[in-house]
Amino acid sequence: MQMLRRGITVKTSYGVKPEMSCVVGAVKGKVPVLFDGGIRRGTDVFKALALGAQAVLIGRPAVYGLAAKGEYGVKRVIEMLRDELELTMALSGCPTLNHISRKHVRTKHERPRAML
Ligand SMILES: Cc1cc2nc3c(=O)[nH]c(=O)nc-3n(C[C@H](O)[C@H](O)[C@H](O)COP(=O)(O)O)c2cc1C
Repeated sequence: MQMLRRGITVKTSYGVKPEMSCVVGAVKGKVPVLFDGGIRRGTDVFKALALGAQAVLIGRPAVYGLAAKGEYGVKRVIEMLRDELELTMALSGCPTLNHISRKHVRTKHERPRAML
């Protein structure tokens, strides 16, 4: 976790973690919380936003796009993430980003036993 002058970055190396909602709960909306690390798909963006992040940061996917196709590759990576996020929102009944909420994600412990 990095404390910035105007916000907090929750940084992991392996994807969205439910613990992020603890950080969001602790800051009580006083500063923005950004999620960084392991965002690879639009569903990862959706999960981070559902757990309370105001935004996500991407590192390696942009670098991979750059290495593969230069500027066009970086644009495509961002387009793919956006398309996947929009599809996930549509499938979850969220017409806007503001509709994404904590009720849209379940942690391992919140799963009904019948689904195990
Ligand atoms: C090429 C490159 C340079 C980076 N430089 C820094 C840096 O100077 N300081 C830093 O805190 N993190 C740096 N990072 C880490 C990213 O900010 C980010 O936390 C990390 O890449 C995890 O996100 P990812 O899983 O999307 O790659 C760098 C990452 C990459 C790929």
